Amino acid sequence: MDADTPTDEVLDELFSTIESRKAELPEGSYTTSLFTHEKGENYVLEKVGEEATEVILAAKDDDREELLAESADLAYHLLVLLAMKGVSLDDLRAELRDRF
Ligand SMILES: N=c1c2ncn([C@@H]3O[C@H](COP(=O)(O)OP(=O)(O)OP(=O)(O)O)[C@@H](O)[C@H]3O)c2ncn1[C@@H]1O[C@H](COP(=O)(O)O)[C@@H](O)[C@H]1O
Repeated sequence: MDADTPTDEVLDELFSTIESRKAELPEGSYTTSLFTHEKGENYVLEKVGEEATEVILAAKDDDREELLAESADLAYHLLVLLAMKGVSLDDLRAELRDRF
C-alpha cells in the first residue's frame, strides 16, 4: 500500500497486506510480531481492548485528531484479529449488509 492508494481501496489493501503477513511472516513487520507473539492470540485481544479504550478517552476529550488516530489503530488491530480467526473483510461486509 502507498500514499497513492485511493481511499476507497485502503481497507482491502490493508487486509490483503495483513493476510500476506500472516502467510509469509516477514521479519521486521509489526503485523508479523502480532501473529507470532509469545502471548499468542491473547496479545491481539489485549491490543484491541487497549485501542478501544484509547478511542473512548479521545472521544471524551473531544480530541478529533486523537480520535481519528486511535480509531485507525483500533481498525488495524481489529482487522488483524479477524485475519487471525479466519474471518475475511468480505465476511464483515456481508454481516453489515445483512443488517440493512
Ligand atoms: N495500519 C497499521 C498500523 N496501525 C497501527 N500500527 C501499529 O500498532 C502499534 C500501536 O500500538 P501502541 O499505540 O500501543 O504502540 P506501541 O507501544 O508501539 O505498541 P506495542 O509495543 O504496545 O504493541 C504501533 O506500533 C503502530 O505502528 C500499525 N502497524 C501497521 N499498519 C499497517 O500494516 C501494514 C503492514 O505493516 P507491517 O506489518 O509493519 O509491515 C502496513 O500497511 C502498515 O501501514
